[in-house]
Amino acid sequence: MYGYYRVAAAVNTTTVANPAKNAEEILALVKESETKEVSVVVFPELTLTGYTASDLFLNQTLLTAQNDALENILNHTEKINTIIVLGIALLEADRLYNCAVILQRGKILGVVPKSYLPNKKEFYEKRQFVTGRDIVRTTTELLGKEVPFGVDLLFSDGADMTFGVEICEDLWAVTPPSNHMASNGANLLLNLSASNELIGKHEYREELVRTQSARCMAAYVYTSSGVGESTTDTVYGGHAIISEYGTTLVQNQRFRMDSHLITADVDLEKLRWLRINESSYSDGRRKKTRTVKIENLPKISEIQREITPAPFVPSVYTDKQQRCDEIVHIQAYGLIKRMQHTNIQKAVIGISGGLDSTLALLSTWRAFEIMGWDSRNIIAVTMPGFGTTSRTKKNAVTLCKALGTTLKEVDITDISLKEFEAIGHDKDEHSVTYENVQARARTSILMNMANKEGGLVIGTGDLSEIALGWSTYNGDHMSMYALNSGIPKTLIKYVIEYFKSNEKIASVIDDILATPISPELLPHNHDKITQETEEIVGPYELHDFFLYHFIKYGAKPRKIQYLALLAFGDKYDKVTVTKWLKLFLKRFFTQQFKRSCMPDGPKVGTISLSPRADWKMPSDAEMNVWLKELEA
Ligand SMILES: Nc1ncnc2c1ncn2[C@@H]1O[C@H](COP(=O)(O)OP(=O)(O)OC[C@H]2O[C@@H]([n+]3cccc(C(=O)O)c3)[C@H](O)[C@@H]2O)[C@@H](O)[C@H]1O
Ligand SMILES: Nc1ncnc2c1ncn2[C@@H]1O[C@H](COP(=O)(O)OP(=O)(O)OP(=O)(O)O)[C@@H](O)[C@H]1O
Ligand SMILES: NC(=O)CC[C@H](N)C(=O)O
Repeated sequence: MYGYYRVAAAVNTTTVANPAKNAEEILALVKESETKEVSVVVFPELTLTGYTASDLFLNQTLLTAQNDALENILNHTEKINTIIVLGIALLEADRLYNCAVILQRGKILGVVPKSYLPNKKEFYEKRQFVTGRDIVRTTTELLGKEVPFGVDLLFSDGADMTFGVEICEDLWAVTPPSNHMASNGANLLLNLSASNELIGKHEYREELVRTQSARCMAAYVYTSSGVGESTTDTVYGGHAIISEYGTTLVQNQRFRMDSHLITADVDLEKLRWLRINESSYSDGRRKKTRTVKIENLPKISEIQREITPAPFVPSVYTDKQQRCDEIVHIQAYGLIKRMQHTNIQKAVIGISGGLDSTLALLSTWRAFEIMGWDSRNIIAVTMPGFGTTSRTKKNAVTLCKALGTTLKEVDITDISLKEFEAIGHDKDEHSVTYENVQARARTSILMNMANKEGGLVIGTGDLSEIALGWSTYNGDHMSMYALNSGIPKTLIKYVIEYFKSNEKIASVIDDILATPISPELLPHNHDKITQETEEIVGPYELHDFFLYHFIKYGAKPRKIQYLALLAFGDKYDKVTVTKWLKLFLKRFFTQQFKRSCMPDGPKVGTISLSPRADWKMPSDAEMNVWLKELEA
């Protein structure tokens, strides 16, 4: 569904050297997987025999019992679409291989041998097994059938899923086989493991899985032998982990005595589109692989994954102080460099009492603080007009004073009235001309004041406004350095809040955060804001959500719509989400001309709309295919 697949890591209770009993546990977990709409379920290394069977692998009886158990599993899974990945010992050309066997609907789809056999300390696999890297045959005979065999096998459903399999130590190698599997298109990597517990080893293991999923731009399903595998000098804990592109989605509690599964819905479509954007992925060396076609994969009826409604805002587990310091430092040092380079000592900012100019001022102030520059060289200009309310003006003034900036006031009412007269515009016609005259008047004042003072005009527009084109062309759209251009509105709020640690400005910040977002370009009503941005363009939290999925993952509008409904729960219904998503798309396409000539500004997160680097889009592109897709 929308490129999501449910995958499972299974930990079965193991009885070493009793394949029939192990098969019973496996079958129970396979049935559970099928009920849970799992596409692929992965079991630990040498699942049927147990990993620690040791020299018993060199005895024919164990292998015969293993193959009987495998046959039993095939007979009981003829109607099961879930792909089952098990560990078996395979006898091929009088050598023994430690393998993964891939099964579906009672058939063997392929066999993948282990490449790197650990032969150190508590591991002595080379005593029984040989590496699969040297095989020359491309098939093997198993249960009387000729089946694909090799480390070069990938398995694909022809849609979004392509998987490759490696076995335990393979992941610990300098160059894991999953590297080339990923380079060849595998976006789901599976690992059957038998990894014993030593103090702290589970943390290293998780890190290995997580970073491999990041390096390979893939989902990684890892599972290791459970407690029942423990024998002689080693203890196993049954660690299962599912990661996706550098994030651990789920891991189990280790040392459980029962057979159990963990599942996660992985977005394999997203991973494919991320790769398209990554030149080092495109340049990755490819090796020859063979692809086994998979059919009839189970489909999930509903995605069971937490979708964050605020993808730009760090999670509650993130250290807010640290994250905000980082954001503000990126802004501040970008500005410092520009001021040093231009040998300009002053910054000029229009302060409205709204969110954006507040953050621009605070980050400029931080830059001056870092450099030990005098904050009086920040020229803060308040420019009341027809819509300015006493609340926003008072907040602007309070903030500027508390920060020790030089505060100037220029009323734009007369200038705007003169401009209306000059262009023949009726002052009572509150059209876009009425609004833009004011916005351009303010920019003109700021630019001219910067010339007079020898300063740089700091732009305040944020990433969400840039995405929507919610600014006046050559008005607030223009500046000498656009300090907030890399920060979306939902994150602007978060960063402003962190400045509350400065007691002098804590209460004014509270009121700025509580003020409705408004350009205050239309006349106020008895000192009340009449123009609320989010009533006109829609909620910024929705637009930021749309922007994130649209730009970062190249997601289709239908998928964005679905994910938004999941993320926001009951807050917005389908009609509302669709209305604002359509508006987002329309504005995003039609407003590219504003982005094409936007000023320099620091890139803060992975998403930026700078036309010089991150987002090159024609200003004249049609949007119909995107809109139609949503209507279909
Ligand atoms: N593809 C294209 N290539 C080149 N030029 C194009 C164009 N499409 C329109 N244009 C031209 O540009 C004009 C439209 O752009 P523009 O003049 O900016 O005007 P427009 O985008 O229509 O208006 C600005 C909007 O931004 C809002 N605003 C302004 C300032 C601050 C904030 C805020 O909340 O922060 C919001 C304001 O309320 C208003 O609705 C058209 O009239 C046309 O002349
Ligand atoms: N009354 C004002 N005095 C001084 N500058 C203003 C005033 N109104 C707008 N500006 C300038 O124009 C920019 C855009 O105006 P706008 O009101 O849309 O943004 P904002 O108030 O900073 O933040 P938000 O968009 O969140 O309301 C402001 O950031 C500010 O630099
Ligand atoms: N089974 C294996 O390949 C075990 C080796 C691996 N390095 C581990 O200890 O987890």
